[in-house]
Amino acid sequence: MTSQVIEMQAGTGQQFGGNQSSPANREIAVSLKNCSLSFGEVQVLNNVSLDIYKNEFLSILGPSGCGKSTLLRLMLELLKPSEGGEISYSSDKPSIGMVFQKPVLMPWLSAIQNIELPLGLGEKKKFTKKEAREKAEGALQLVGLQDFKNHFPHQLSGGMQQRIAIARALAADPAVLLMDEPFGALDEFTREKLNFELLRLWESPDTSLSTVVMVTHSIQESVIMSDRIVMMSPRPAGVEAIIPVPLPRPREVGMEEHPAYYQTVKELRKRVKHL
Ligand SMILES: Nc1ncnc2c1ncn2[C@@H]1O[C@H](COP(=O)(O)OP(=O)(O)OP(=O)(O)O)[C@@H](O)[C@H]1O
Repeated sequence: MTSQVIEMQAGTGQQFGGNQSSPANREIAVSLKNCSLSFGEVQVLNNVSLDIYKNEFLSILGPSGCGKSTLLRLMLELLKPSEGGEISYSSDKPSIGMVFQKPVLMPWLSAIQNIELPLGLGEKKKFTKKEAREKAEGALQLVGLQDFKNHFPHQLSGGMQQRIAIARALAADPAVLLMDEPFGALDEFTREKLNFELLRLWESPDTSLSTVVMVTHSIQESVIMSDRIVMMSPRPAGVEAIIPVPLPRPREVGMEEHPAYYQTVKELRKRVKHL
């Protein structure tokens, strides 16, 4: 299936979402051009081209198994596109953080040790022990878990564990945060709370975070959080459509009442039906 990219924003006069001042002066953070990828005989991605901007919150929606996680792994350079495909980054190559659906914490390490762990890894250690501790403490504070720093994962709720995973990613000061269904395993109440917490962190001047790319299965979550939503087609996946979310920021509880929310959800539902 050849996917046709529909940038609804172009020519519609719709208000551009959230953090951008105007579409014309957006700076690219990550750019994928003609990226295809196969695992053996199975083609997963088909000619994906996508520009992701600085100061943007972008969500990726698509059918199960279409290749959304694979797309994130390409951006993280864990995978390479097949010949002809290209991934480029802003000139000041952004540091990229990653949060997975499951928090993947080391059970024998405390909350703060889990956050410090990746900061001390790698051949070129970026941080001294003291710096790593300071960074980890700062990140714990950002997610409001400073009082739980010596707790072990089994002593924390699912939502708290995921906040530790987010703190772990933020501790390395990423400019771009890739999130693979980060709230998918949480109950509705915790999920909504963490949605708004993440938006607060993204908007906060206390983090270096500029761009968030979030894979989600929830249409509602994608609309309440994003500036744009990328709808992927079934495998081999291409970009089916890019839908802007003309909701004002800051996003708040109760914005589901906004006509733009309702319209965008309706548009996405219609598109999902036709995939
Ligand atoms: N390392 C791998 N080796 C072989 N096949 C793989 C590998 N990783 C992913 N796949 C296959 O690629 C396809 C896309 O997987 P991917 O996890 O990217 O999809 P997804 O859209 O994120 O799925 P879901 O929404 O269910 O999480 C699937 O058919 C999967 O089986």
